Amino acid sequence: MTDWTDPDTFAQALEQVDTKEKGNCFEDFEEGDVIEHDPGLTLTQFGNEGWMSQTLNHDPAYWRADAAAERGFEEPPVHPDYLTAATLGITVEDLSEKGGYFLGRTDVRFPGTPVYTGTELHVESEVVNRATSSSRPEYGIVSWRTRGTDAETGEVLCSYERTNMIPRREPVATDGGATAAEEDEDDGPDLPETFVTPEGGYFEDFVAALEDADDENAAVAYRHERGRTQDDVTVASLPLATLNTAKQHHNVDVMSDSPSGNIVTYGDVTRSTALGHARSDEETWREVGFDDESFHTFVAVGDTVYAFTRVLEAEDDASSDEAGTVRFEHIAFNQDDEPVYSGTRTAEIRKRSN
Ligand SMILES: C/C(=C\C(=O)SCCNC(=O)CCNC(=O)[C@H](O)C(C)(C)COP(=O)(O)OP(=O)(O)OC[C@H]1O[C@@H](n2cnc3c(N)ncnc32)[C@H](O)[C@@H]1OP(=O)(O)O)C(=O)O
Repeated sequence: MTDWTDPDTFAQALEQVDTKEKGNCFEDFEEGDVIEHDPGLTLTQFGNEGWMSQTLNHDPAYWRADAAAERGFEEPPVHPDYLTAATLGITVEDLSEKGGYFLGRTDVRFPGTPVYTGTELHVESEVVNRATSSSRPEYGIVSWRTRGTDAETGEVLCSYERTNMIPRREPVATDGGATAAEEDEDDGPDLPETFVTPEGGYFEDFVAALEDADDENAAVAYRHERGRTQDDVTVASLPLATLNTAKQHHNVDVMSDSPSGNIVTYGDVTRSTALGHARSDEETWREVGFDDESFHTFVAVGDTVYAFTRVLEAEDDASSDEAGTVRFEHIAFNQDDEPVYSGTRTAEIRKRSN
């Protein structure tokens, strides 16, 4: 009788059987397709606190009832970064499990926030664009508009447009894209002479710093001291906790033969960690939205995520008299000072006077 566990027999069996594949290739997406993501996910206190603690998002309003009440929340709400990551995590099985990389995202908004734990998320995505990659023949580039709604009320809680590199079934001929040398043909960095750091983290501090910078060739820009070295929890556990099945985060065997050569941190973990560092130096009131997010290079176990902030503008037009609106550019960078993520963020920042 055949012993199927005999190593030679088993190796031959593995070679001859079909693999039941997971995920979709570039060719499977058509513009206008709407995909409803199953199974959905209930936003739990455990998931929320796990996410916030590991990404150093320690704003007390998301941890303590008294601090939540003081900020106008009924109870500590679900953190917008966890909500965003969970809304994306659920989609991976249908959209990107085949193995593409998360390149960027824009128009991230939270029309239904605050959201409280116990809310069941229902998520669906529409294919809004698919394009050939001119530099990587084995990939295409697909964008989807995704909406995460409260499964009970239908209210939209989080929405965004995201772009991934998605493997093709068949590579196509490309023009090879622009070479790095061609792209670098500029006149070098064009930075201001002076960098202004706000004195504190209140709205008035950002306004004052922008006024100071306005008088000279200056920018309001600074780095945050904290760093977070990536480990098994941030690279594999946090994405799995959002039902993100991307092999990039948990299958070292497959990823050894990929552009990154290793498992990499979920983009939402990198970005939330950098935002956590930035928020630790400000008095956040509410998150409004994020735009023009890009993931520039891989982050892997052992890499350390730091953050840099540039303050772009400040307006006294927030939803509450207690705060003003500030637009930031945040750049996450690694231990070699390479940018790994960048994006703009609009947030309401508490006023000192109240
Ligand atoms: C979720 C989830 C997965 C993840 O979270 S993966 C972790 C987060 N993402 C990353 O770590 C990726 C970091 N990026 C890179 O390492 C490089 O961008 C990459 C993927 C190696 C590609 O590098 P290349 O140097 O080959 O090329 P480019 O960066 O210039 O980009 C390739 C093409 O994509 C176009 N593109 C880039 N960013 C965007 C964007 N934000 N929106 C639209 N298109 C973008 C770029 O123009 C290039 O196009 P070509 O036609 O010139 O090829 C999950 O599974 O979902």
